[in-house]
Amino acid sequence: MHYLSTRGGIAPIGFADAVMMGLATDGGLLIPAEIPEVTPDQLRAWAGLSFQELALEVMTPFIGEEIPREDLRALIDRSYATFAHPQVTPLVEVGGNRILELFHGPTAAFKDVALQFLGNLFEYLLARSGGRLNILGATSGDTGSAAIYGVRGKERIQIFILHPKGRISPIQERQMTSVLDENVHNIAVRGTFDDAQGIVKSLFGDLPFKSAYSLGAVNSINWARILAQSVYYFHAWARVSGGDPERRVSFSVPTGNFGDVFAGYLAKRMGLPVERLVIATNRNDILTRFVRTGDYAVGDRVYQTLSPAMDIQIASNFERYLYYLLDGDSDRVRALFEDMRSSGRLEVDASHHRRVEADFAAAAVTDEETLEQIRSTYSSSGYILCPHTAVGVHAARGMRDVVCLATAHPAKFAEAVGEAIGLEAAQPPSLQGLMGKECRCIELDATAEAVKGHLQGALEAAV
Ligand SMILES: Cc1ncc(COP(=O)(O)O)c(C=O)c1O
Ligand SMILES: N[C@@H](CCOP(=O)(O)O)C(=O)O
Repeated sequence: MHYLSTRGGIAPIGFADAVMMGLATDGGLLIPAEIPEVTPDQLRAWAGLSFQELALEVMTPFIGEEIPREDLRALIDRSYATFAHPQVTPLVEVGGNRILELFHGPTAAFKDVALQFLGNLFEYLLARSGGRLNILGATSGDTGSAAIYGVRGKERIQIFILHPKGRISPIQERQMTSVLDENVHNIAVRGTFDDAQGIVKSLFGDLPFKSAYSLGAVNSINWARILAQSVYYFHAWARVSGGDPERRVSFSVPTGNFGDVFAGYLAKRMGLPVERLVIATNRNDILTRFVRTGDYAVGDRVYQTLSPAMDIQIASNFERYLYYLLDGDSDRVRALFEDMRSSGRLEVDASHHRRVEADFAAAAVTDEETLEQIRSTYSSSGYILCPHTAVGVHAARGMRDVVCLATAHPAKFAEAVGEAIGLEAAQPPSLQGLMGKECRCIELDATAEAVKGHLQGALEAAV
């Protein structure tokens, strides 16, 4: 399989190079040259597979011969051995809703599903090439800890994670800053997640710097993230349908950076019988407005909400969707992102907008509705939703045959849960005792220059 850029500016590269490149060197996002198709017979056969076996089948066509099958199997097995549930991503029934629990990994959020795998994949590829990697990532709370956990202590890798100071939950912050391994560097930037992500993209766009310092990506700009996340859509569909290819299932996806719902879109394009993908946003509703109007317009500010990991305006993976929506017309994608850069908005025409409406439903959920959803689910079933999951469950009200993605453990968001139901969710062992631990984190202005200077200093000191 070869990989191309959404903006058409790179020669085709293989899977390993795509994983290492992260963001395409022309500023676009990497996508596979073609999307492999799954047949109804495969869907039937895959329905009996474990999560790990399914991951092997779903990922193989995207990787081809670049990683021998037995090596890939070992990578997958090692990555999911740290999950606390034998099914990895179990599907549970809660008061008439189907909840796909994606938070049984070591940092209690869905990011673990891809990032434990990506950490091991980086290690494997670097051991083979003899290279080194300096990861630069941005987080609104969950990617950071999952990525840090995935690479902590690994030889050949340093990781620098930017988080928006004061805009993530106290537990999320501690999950990152209490990791004291020498290869882990936490940076609180004085700004929003969008600022942090903008800095990451701008430093990846500084090609001499990227190449001199071997920068790599853990955010969902990295294709391996999308690929690994698409596996749980297949897994959940199989649990609901029993492998019947005629049975269509919808998914409600709490959405911020558009990576998770894009992984569902990929699964659908591969042939998974998906009825609707629901984009569930909080007050930061740029994606909901896009689905409703065809106009992708950045608002005047990023609102702080009770679902802070989704406090995002500029959704990275939106560019991948746009590429497919425009049938692979990379000139048009590039032109639209030029519009975006100059005016803060881009628009698709009426016929493309109709296709968007066919691909997605969307709803923006307020903090009041989020609290009400946590409350009502708890009072009807005793089950505690995290605020992000509550956004997804609320957005899916009244829908049939829908799976709601539970993206984080409720104990990560004690404040919102406490406000809703007056008690805290019991912490899984991975979150216990964090608040008393020693921490390490530096603070910087939210500028590319400040972060670049810090990285240069830290990496030169490490040589
Ligand atoms: C708990 C949680 N839910 C939902 C999201 C949104 O997912 P995505 O950014 O892939 O749209 C995030 C952050 O990404 C998150 O951390
Ligand atoms: N909510 C995310 C934001 C980054 O998203 P990613 O999927 O692109 O890594 C987070 O928790 O950091």
